[in-house]
Amino acid sequence: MKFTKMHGIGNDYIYVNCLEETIENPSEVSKKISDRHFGIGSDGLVMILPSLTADFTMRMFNSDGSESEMCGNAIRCVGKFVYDNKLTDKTTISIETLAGIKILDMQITDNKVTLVKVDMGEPILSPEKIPVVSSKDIVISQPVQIGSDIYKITCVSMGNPHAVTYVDDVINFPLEEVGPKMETHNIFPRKVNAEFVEIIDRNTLKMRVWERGAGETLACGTGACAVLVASCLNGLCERKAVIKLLGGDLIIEWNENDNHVYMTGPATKVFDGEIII
Ligand SMILES: N[C@@H](CCC[C@H](N)C(=O)O)C(=O)O
Repeated sequence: MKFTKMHGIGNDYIYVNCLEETIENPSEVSKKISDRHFGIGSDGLVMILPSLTADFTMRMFNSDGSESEMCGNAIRCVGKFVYDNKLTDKTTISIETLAGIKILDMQITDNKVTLVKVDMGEPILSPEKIPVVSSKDIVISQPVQIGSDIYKITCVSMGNPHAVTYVDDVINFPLEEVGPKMETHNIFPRKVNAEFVEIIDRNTLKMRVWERGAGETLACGTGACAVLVASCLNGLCERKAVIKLLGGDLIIEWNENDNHVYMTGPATKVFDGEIII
């Protein structure tokens, strides 16, 4: 199987052109190739497929083999993959995902995509659609008990579920301990991606993420979008802000006019390879 390893600010996936390659069991393949000791090493697998309704389809699998509806860092890399490999000559393309069709605007330097702005669509706030168990119409600062501690979560779906919590010192926060307990808490019927955020100022937020199905990663694009929306809902930031993640920065805007969230960030190729699966 031919593949390309790419990353979006350190959130790395193995990308396969499934217009040419066939993957019989993507869940198993994702687990195998993601292994950082016995595989290629990645946060998961991304398949690029044809679409009847958009220019391409993206399917994304976490390193534990579970499929996610959407991946913000991966979709920017898919844009770079299809443009740089001349599968399209358009700089604005549509990509079908399990969370709907997303539109990408790609910035080109020396015939290669460097920066991608993605229309991530409208954030979903209703608890039953996220999904999260709650008696409220919107989950803002809802207390959740983990061990003897109470965490106040704000929940947003960007097609996939996120729970955002504010902390004083995100770098020293015990993510390895709290992250998996939040991910699998019984109020989340389909588990959750858990973001922990330190407010730097009204235009700058610093976050770490414990991803559903992958553990701590260096960045999460949908997570950064969820953090911006959650922070607006909590009155903590402006509608446009820089989100600082371990692997780099994303610019996220929640547009007042169309209610859509826009994510801008880089996409980077690491290397091409071939593996027997
Ligand atoms: N890293 C991603 C999100 C990947 C999927 C997530 N772990 C889930 O299961 O929903 C991003 O950049 O958005």
